[in-house]
Amino acid sequence: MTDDLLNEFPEYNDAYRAGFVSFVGRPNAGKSTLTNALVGEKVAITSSKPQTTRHTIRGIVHRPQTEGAPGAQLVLVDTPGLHRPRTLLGSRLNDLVIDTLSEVDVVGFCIPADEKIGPGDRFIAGQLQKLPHKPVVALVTKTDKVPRADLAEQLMAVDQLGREHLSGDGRKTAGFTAIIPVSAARGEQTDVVTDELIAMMPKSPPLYPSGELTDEPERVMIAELVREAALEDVRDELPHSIAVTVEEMLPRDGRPEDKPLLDIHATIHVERNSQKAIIIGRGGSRLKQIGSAAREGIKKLLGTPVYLDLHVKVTKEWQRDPKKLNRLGF
Ligand SMILES: Nc1nc2c(ncn2[C@@H]2O[C@H](COP(=O)(O)OP(=O)(O)OP(=O)(O)O)[C@@H](O)[C@H]2O)c(=O)[nH]1
Repeated sequence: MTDDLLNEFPEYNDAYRAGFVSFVGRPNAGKSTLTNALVGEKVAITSSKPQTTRHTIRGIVHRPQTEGAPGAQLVLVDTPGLHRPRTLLGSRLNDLVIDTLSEVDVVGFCIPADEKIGPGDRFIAGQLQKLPHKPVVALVTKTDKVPRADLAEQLMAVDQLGREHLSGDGRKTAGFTAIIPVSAARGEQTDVVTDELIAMMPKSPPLYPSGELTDEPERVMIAELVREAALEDVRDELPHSIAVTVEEMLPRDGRPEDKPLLDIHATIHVERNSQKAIIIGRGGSRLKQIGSAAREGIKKLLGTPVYLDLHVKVTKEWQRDPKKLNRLGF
C-alpha cells in the first residue's frame, strides 16, 4: 500500500474487509447492470445485445466504516460471458474468464429469474467445477420480471443446479454458498448482495483509494462508449464484428485554460464492406449519430468537451487472426 492510500484511510482497523468478486453468467444475464447498481455509477456498458462486455472492467463498492460495521471494499471484476467457444476470440475470452476467476475471492453466478436454466448455464457451472475451492454465490437476477411463484420455482431450480455441479471436490458446502434473488433495475436486494459478498471477503486493508470507482484506463472506456453507441439499433449479427480502438487523445492547442477541448481519433473496425456501409449509413447519417451519442458519454466521463473523429475500417476476419486480435487489444 502506498503512503497516499494510507492517508486516505487513516482509520481502517483490523476488521476491514476487502477483496475481489467476479460475476459470470451467460450473455444478457444482467452482470453489467448489477455491477452498475452495486457501484452506483455507470462503469460497465450495458446493452440489450449479448456479448458486449469484452474487457475486464472493475467497479469498486466502498462501504465506509461506521460504529456498527467495519469498513469494506468490494472490487467487482466484470467479465464477458463464459460460453462455448466458436472462434479464436471466443476461446481467448473463455481463457481470460477462467484466469480472472482463479484470482478472485468469490464468484457471483448470475442467472436470470425469467429464463429457464439451460445448457449455457450448465456449461458455466461445469467450468466453475474447475475451481473447487472458490465459493460461488448464485445471483438470481431480474426478479422484477417474474411473479413470486415463478421466482420460488427458479430458486429451487438454481439450488438443484448448484447441487449437481458444485458438490464434493473439497468444497465446504454442497452447491452454491448462497442464493440471492435481486433486481438491479429496481434496486431491490442489491444491499443484501453487497452485504453477503462483503461478509465473504478476507480481512484486508483497503485496496483502492475511496473515490476510485474504476481503474479501467480512460482509453478503453472511451472505446467502449463508441462501441456501445455503434451497437444501438443494429442487426443481430453485427455486434460480434465490431471492435473500437482509440488512436489518439490530445488537448487542442491554443484553447483557454478554463475551456479545454480534447481531440479524440478513434477507429471502428468491422469485418466486411457490407458492415461498413451499415455503420456509416446513408450519407454518413448513422456514423454522425454514433459520433454524437459517443461524444455525450465521453464528455460525461471526462468532464471536458471533446471533438470526436471517427473512422470506419474493414479489418478482415479480425476475430480469427491472432495478430489482429493483439493489435485490437484482445
Ligand atoms: N427488468 C430488468 N431488466 C434487467 C435487469 N438487469 C438487467 N436487465 C436487462 O437485461 C439486459 C442485459 O443486461 P446486461 O447487464 O447488459 O447483461 P450482461 O450479463 O452484462 O450481458 P453481456 O455483456 O452480454 O454478457 C439489458 O437489456 C438490461 O437492461 C433487471 O434487474 N430487471
